[in-house]
Formats: sequence, C-alpha cells, structure tokens
Amino acid sequence: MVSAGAAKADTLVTRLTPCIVLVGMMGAGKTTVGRELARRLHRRFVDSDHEICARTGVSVPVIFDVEGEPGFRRRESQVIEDLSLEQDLVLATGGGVVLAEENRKVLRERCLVIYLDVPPAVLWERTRHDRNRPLLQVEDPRGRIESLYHERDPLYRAVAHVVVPGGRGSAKSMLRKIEKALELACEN
Ligand SMILES: Nc1ncnc2c1ncn2[C@@H]1O[C@H](COP(=O)(O)OP(=O)(O)OP(=O)(O)O)[C@@H](O)[C@H]1O
Ligand SMILES: O=C(O)C1=C[C@@H](O)[C@@H](O)[C@H](O)C1
Ligand SMILES: [Mg+2]
Repeated sequence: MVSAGAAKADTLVTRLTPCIVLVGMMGAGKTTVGRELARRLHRRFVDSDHEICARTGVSVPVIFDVEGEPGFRRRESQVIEDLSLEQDLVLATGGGVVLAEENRKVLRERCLVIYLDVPPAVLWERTRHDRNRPLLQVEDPRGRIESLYHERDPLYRAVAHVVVPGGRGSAKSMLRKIEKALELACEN
C-alpha cells in the first residue's frame, strides 16, 4: 500500500526527474533511507558503493588498500557517469562523491539531488563501530568526521536541488521529510 505522501511524490517526481540521488556524509542514511524511498516510489534502488563492489568483486576497504583513494574515486566517477542517466532509479551515493567536480556537474545537470544534512555528532554515533569506512580508520575518527563535514557541506549544498535537515530522528521520519521536500520541489 502506497501512502498518500508517497503517491503524490511518485506522480510528481516521475513527471519531472529521471534519477533521484541522495548525497551526504558517511552515516547520513543515504543507503538506509534510499532503499526505502525507492520501494515507496516503485523505483529501482542502486547504491554506488555496492555497485563498485559488484563490479570489482571486492569490498571498499580492499579497493582503498590496493588502489588508494584515487583508484576508488575513478571507479566511483565511472559508476556515476553510467547510472545518472538511468530512468526510474533512486541512487544512494558514497559520502565523497561530491569531491570531483565532474561528478557534481553530472549529478546537478542530470538528476534530482537531495542532500541529507546530518550533524557530525549524530554521524559519529552511527559510524563509530563500523570498520567498513577507510577514511575513519584514523587516530581521531570523531575529529575526522567533523572536519570532513565542514569541508564537504558547501559541496553537498552546491550540488543539491533539495536540502533535507536530519538529526536524531528515525529513518522513517527522514523519509517523510524527503517525500514532503519532493512534493514542494515539484510544486515550485
Ligand atoms: N535516521 C536514522 N536513524 C537512526 N539510524 C540510522 C538512520 N539512518 C541510518 N541509520 C543507521 O546509521 C548507519 C549508517 O547509515 P547508512 O549506511 O544508511 O549511511 P550512508 O549515508 O549510506 O553512509 P556511507 O556514505 O558510509 O555509505 C546504519 O547503521 C543505519 O542503520
Ligand atoms: O565519505 C567518503 O569519502 C566515503 C564514504 C563511503 O560511502 C565510501 O564511498 C567510502 O568509504 C568513502
Ligand atoms: Mg551508503
């Protein structure tokens, strides 16, 4: 059963947008919320980190180990180039997708981009026990999140058509905010 909010957003975004893209920091909930958003909008869901792993057959930390961050970023840009043109897709991106200007350009021009803006303290709570994020395997991961957030926040804002502020609310409440923002974006 599709809720009234999801049905309304579905009609409007289907008319206006090819690919709905979620951007934001590690732990913002792009994968968690994106999967549910896709289900509610009857769209296919792809996570760019998962797509890179499917193409290479190894995990994100292994790619960082073998090819370094530049190798991972090249693979990420290729996935963005390929998927951003697809119809009926919700695409959850990796936290660093906005670092490359070419990615920002492609996403901004081809897609409807939603920034999930979650404060560093909450990001830290969600990622502190996860070993799958190579950039956080440092002495002060909490400080790293803080500095990455401040470096990247302007880039997320530059690429986004819609900013959805998040906090300690549930994934469900984030989803409701996104659906509301999609309705508003499509009315204007
Ligand atoms: N709104 C939320 N409330 C509470 N926990 C959440 C929320 N959204 C996501 N989480 C949890 O936070 C963790 C990180 O979420 P998720 O993997 O979706 O983030 P991400 O934005 O995809 O991060 P990355 O850029 O590293 O892929 C997961 O354990 C998820 O269950
Ligand atoms: O924020 C980042 O730079 C990253 C986030 C993850 O989604 C992965 O793409 C990878 O761990 C790098
Ligand atoms: Mg993710």
